[in-house]
Amino acid sequence: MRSPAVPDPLMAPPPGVRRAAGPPRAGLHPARAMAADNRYWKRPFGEERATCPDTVDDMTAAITRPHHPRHHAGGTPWAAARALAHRVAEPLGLVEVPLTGAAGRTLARPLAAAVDLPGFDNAAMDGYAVRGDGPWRVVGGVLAGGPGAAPLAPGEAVEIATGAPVPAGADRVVPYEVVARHGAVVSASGDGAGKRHIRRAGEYVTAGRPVLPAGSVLTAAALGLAASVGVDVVTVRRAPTVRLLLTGDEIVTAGTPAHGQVRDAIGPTLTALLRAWSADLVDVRWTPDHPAAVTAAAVERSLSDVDVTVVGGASSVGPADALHDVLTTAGATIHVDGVDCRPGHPQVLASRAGHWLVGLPGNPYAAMVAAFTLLQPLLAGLAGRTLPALPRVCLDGTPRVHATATSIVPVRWDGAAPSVVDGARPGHLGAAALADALAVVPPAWRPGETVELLLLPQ
Ligand SMILES: Nc1nc2c(c(=O)[nH]1)N[C@H]1C(S)=C(S)[C@@H](COP(=O)(O)OP(=O)(O)OC[C@H]3O[C@@H](n4cnc5c(N)ncnc54)[C@H](O)[C@@H]3O)O[C@H]1N2
Ligand code: MOO
Repeated sequence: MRSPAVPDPLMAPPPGVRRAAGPPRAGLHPARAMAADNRYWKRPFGEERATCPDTVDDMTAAITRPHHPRHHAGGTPWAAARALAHRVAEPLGLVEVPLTGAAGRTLARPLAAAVDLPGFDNAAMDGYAVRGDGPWRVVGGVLAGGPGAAPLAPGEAVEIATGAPVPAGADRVVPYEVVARHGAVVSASGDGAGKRHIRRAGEYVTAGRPVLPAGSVLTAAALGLAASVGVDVVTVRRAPTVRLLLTGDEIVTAGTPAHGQVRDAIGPTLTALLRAWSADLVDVRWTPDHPAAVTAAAVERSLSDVDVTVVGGASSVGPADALHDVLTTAGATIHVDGVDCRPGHPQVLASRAGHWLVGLPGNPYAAMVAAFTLLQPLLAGLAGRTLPALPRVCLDGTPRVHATATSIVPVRWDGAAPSVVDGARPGHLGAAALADALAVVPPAWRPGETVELLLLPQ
C-alpha cells in the first residue's frame, strides 16, 4: 500500500495548472557506472559505409565535441540498440477489427481475397463494346451499376461506360476517341487492332488468394485493397497500450513557464509520434522528481498495467534522475542502458513480465532521437512488423560528426539530396521542426559517404 504522504503517482496535473519549481538540484551525486555489458561492444555494429558518386572522399569532417566522461564510457552502438529493441519484443495477441478502424494496424494473418477482382468482365474505357469486325450496329447501351446487356451477335455493339459489365460475346471495347458514329452504326476510325480495353473477371486476383502477407501495415492503399477484395473485418495485432510519464519538478504543461520552470515539449512530440506509429496512447501523466517514491510508484504501477511505459526525463545521472534505481527495485531487466549516439545518449530499455519501459532523456530533441532509437522498433516488434528499413542516401552538406558515436542530424529533403538543417541542440527542437528526416551519421563519417534516414511523420 502506498504511504498517504505520497501523492497519487498517476495523477496528471489538471489542464492549465502551473507548478512551482521544485527544490534546487544541489549536492553531488555519484555518476553511475555504465552497464558492464556495454563494454562488449568494441566496434560499430551494423553501420555500413557506402560512398556517394562524384564526391570528394579525402576530407575528414570528424569533429570531436567535449562530453561528460560518462559519455565516453560508450553505450550500445546505435544500430545495435535499435535492432535489439525490435528483436526482444514478442508480438502481441490477435484481435479482429472492422476495416474502418484498422488504419495503421498490422495484419496478424495474411489477407485473402473474398471475391475475384474484378468481380466481372467490365469495360476499361468509355466507348462501344463490339463483337467481330466493324462496322457494328448499335443495339443498346450499358452503364456501370445498371442492368447488363444481352449477349452480342457478330457485327453488334453496345454503348458502354467504364466499369459497366461487358456483354457476353464482346471481343473488345472501342473507345469513343477512335470510332465514328453515323445513326445506329459505328465504325473504327483508327487502327482497329488496338487494345481490348476489357478487364476480365479475376484478372487482378482470384477469390481465396492472399493479397497481403502477415506483418503488413494497413496503409491507405492496403485498406482500399482490402475493401476491393470484399473484406470487412481484418485480423490484426493488438495495438500496444502506452503511458507517457513525464518527470521533473520544473515541468509545466500549459501556459508561459515562470523562472525555473520548463514547458513540457516531450508530451506533444511523443503524442504525435505514437499516433503515427499506431500505438494506443492510454494517457499522459506527470510525476515530480521529489519525492522519488512518486516516480517509483508510478513506474511500478505502470509496469503491471500498460504494455509500454515511456518515461520522459529521469534517465541520466543527476540527483533527481531516479529511473535506474526504480527499475532495479522493481526487478525489471535492463536491456539497453545508454546508446552511443548524440544526442540521446542516456536512454533506457527495460522490461518486466512482458511490460516494457523506455526511458527518454529529458532534453526534448534528445528524447525524440531516443524515441526513434528504442521506442519505434519496440512498437514495431510488439505489432509483429519488421524493423523499418531505412533509406540510404547521399547528403547535401556536412553535418557535425562525432569521432566515436553516431550523430542523429535533422535534414530537409526537398531536393535531390537531403540537406542538413543547422542548429540542432539536444534541448531545442528548432532544427527538427524544420526537418523531414533525421540522418543517421555514423562515427567519423566523411563527406561523400551515404547515410541512413529516419523519416519524420507529418
Ligand atoms: N553528469 C552528467 N550530466 C548529464 C549527462 C551525463 O551523462 N552526465 N547527460 C546529459 C544529457 S546528454 C542529457 S540528455 C540529460 C538527460 O537528463 P535526464 O533524462 O535525466 O532528464 P532531466 O535531468 O530531468 O532533464 C534534462 C533537461 O531536460 C529538460 N526536460 C525534462 N523533461 C522535459 C520535458 N518534458 N519537456 C521539456 N524539457 C524537459 C529539463 O528541464 C532539463 O533541462 O542529462 C544531461 N546531464
Ligand atoms: O544526449 Mo543528451 O541526450 O545530448 O541531450
